[in-house]
Amino acid sequence: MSNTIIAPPALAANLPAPILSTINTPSFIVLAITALFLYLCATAVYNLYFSPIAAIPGPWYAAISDFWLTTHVARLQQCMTVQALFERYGPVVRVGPNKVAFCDLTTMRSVYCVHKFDKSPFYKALLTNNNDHAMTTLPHSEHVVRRKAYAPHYNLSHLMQFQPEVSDSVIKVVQILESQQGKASVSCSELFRHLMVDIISTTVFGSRPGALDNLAMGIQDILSQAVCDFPTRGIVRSFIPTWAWKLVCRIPNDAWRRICSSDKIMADFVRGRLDDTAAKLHATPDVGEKEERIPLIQRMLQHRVSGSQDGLSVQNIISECMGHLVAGVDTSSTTLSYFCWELTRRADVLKNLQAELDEHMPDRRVIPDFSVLCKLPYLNAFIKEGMRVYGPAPSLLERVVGSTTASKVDDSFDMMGYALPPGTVVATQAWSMHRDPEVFPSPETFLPDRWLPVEGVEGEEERIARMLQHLMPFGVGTRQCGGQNLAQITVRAAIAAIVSNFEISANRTETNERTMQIKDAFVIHPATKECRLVFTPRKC
Ligand code: HEM
Repeated sequence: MSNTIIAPPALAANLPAPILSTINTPSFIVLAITALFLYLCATAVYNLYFSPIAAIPGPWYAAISDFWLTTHVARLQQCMTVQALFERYGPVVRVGPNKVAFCDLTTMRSVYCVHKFDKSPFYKALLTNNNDHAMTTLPHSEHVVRRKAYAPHYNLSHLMQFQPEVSDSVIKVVQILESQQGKASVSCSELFRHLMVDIISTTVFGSRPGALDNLAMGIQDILSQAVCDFPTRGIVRSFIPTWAWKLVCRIPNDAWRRICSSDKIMADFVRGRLDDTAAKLHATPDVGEKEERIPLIQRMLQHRVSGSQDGLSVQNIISECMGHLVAGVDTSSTTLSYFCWELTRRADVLKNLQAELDEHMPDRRVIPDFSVLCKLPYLNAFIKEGMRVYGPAPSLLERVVGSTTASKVDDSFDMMGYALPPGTVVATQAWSMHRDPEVFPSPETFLPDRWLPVEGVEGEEERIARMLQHLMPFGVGTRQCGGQNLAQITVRAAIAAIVSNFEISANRTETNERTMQIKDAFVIHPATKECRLVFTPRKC
């Protein structure tokens, strides 16, 4: 078979005879590979020596391509890898051709609070129902509109109205644990996920879907499963082109099909709640005006964009509510799992918590009001330390340097003496801010007492204030966690109830330092994605 390229007649007529005869398939491939190689070399040389951010310290292999960092993302080790770079190169590190990570308080405030740079396209992997919600809306100006619609729902005074239901759900958890009588281990990941689905649904939709009841009866809870599957779907979806996605979803495997349909299962569930709420509002149009507590979905249906009579679209309401389920369930349940795990290793901390709660929670079945819980010094110290070490979203929070908010001299943003041009991706990560040894001595040690002022020692207030400035488990600035008040209420109530009622231990063959090793996929999880612990009822 001849290797000669057959050129179209018109083109062939114009090509000189020697060229036609010399271009054959093998030499064309060599030519293409050479061109590609030269292009890659030229790009690498440009990134290393001529890029506007070439002066920023960092490993050369991170500067020439995103490939190196991506391998660590795939290994679920990005946080630790970036931390290692800070330890080696200092507080500003180039982690990609166009990406700079920093670990510095002043810069953190400048990026997230003062300049309020837009989010990077990374967040698009978290779209729900193929649509934006507050977390995935990249431009700051568009985000403001979305945030206005949901933020009042999470005001502490409004959330306090939901305390009875939060307590009810937490007591259900206590009953489920009690039914085991400390004889068998319990999957914390599963238990707390169901707890969070019930609690978030109560405040978002106005009713509990019964996730914990299903779990207690051994019935698979479809909504909890869908919330659990959603992140896996998001990761896979972001690697597969849109045209191929429908085909990939047809792969005949039950678990796989369940993962693919997690987005639709959640969207259908929310759609059902939306229709119910709309019908209720239609039947009694003035409902809500006199009510003290309004479910988020109703608030969003009644919301009017400022300066107009326009409401939010059905699609936006569905995506927003789904976004809150996705943002709140995994984060809070992972937090509770790691908190309980830590208590299996620290009998001293468990004893301190129990002593404090025994005093303020005389009836172990009645959870004190949040206003009481948030005044318990040791419980609060424990939760702060837990959020420092096990904050469930400790990853790079990426922003893009904008051209309008840059310094007056030129268009670049001054980051600790380095000029970053518009378009540069900048980020810090809670993982590193929480492990600065100058702010948190012995950062790897779990030490609730570091949050308690030592009486008679000078400078204690400043020391604790400095730690608080560095503590950012919920992010920072205008894009920080919208549901953090709900998370704070829930985590306090759950820890208070569990610690008052149970001793916690681990069967080391199934749960140990290796299985609980932290993996980060934006939200962290244990290496085995499982945290089985034993809860033995306390003696009176
Ligand atoms: C321990 C529990 C939680 C932690 C540590 C946490 C942490 C975070 C973080 C780090 C962000 C992203 C900030 C950024 O991208 O810059 C975020 C965003 C968000 N979280 Fe949470 N979260 C928790 C629980 C919740 C809960 C319970 C809800 C609601 C039910 C919630 C709703 C949201 C929303 C709506 C956003 C997007 C905020 C916006 O851009 O307007 N989160 N959260």
